[in-house]
Amino acid sequence: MRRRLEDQEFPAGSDPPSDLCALPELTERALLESLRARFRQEKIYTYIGSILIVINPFQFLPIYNPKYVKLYDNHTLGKLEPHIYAVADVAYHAMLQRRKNQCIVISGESGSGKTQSTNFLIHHLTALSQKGFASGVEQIILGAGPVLEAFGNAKTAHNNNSSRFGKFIQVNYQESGTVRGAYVEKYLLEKSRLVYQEHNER
Ligand SMILES: Nc1ncnc2c1ncn2[C@@H]1O[C@H](COP(=O)(O)OP(=O)(O)OP(=O)(O)O)[C@@H](O)[C@H]1O
Repeated sequence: MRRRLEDQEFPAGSDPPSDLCALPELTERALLESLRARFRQEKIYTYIGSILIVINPFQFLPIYNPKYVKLYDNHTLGKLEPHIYAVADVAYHAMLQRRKNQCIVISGESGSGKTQSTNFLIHHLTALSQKGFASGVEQIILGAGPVLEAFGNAKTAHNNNSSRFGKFIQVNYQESGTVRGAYVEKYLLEKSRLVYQEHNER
């Protein structure tokens, strides 16, 4: 079996599955090989069932424009290439259909792209609700970010603009599905940074 997996390294040109549940073997090696092969093709998003894995590309990719907002509007998860917009879309439509609150948890190590992913999610959630593109509400919600960052972000060894606090963002909708506003709650601010930082931090 081990031999088979070693042979299975994805050569350039072959396509690993977009949902890792489709792998014949769910070993750490097979998972990492698949993610690496997809990343080489600039596919930073991969599903494991309904979980979305993101690998930070540290470069701009042209996959967040209005064309993509439209593409991922009201589709079934897994029908299209994995994308952060797909996750936002599923949550939005599940909320409308089931009339129940939806929750998306974003986690990862420092510098992995959590803040950036949050911004993409909010962008898509508000764009869906406006049935168009960027709206005033989106700008107001995203505009709160830099203000909070001015108080709670700092340079660390892993990230020049690292959030030193957690955020719980609640986006509120009217029954029609239009965004009404948002509420941001901060938690676990790293207060110790005020009096002590490592030599390459601030
Ligand atoms: N999808 C993406 N496309 C392009 N660049 C990205 C993407 N996600 C993250 N980045 C880059 O990685 C940097 C770090 O990302 P971000 O600040 O979102 O990480 P984080 O997980 O919130 O970090 P921390 O936990 O330290 O706050 C960003 O400033 C951006 O340059």
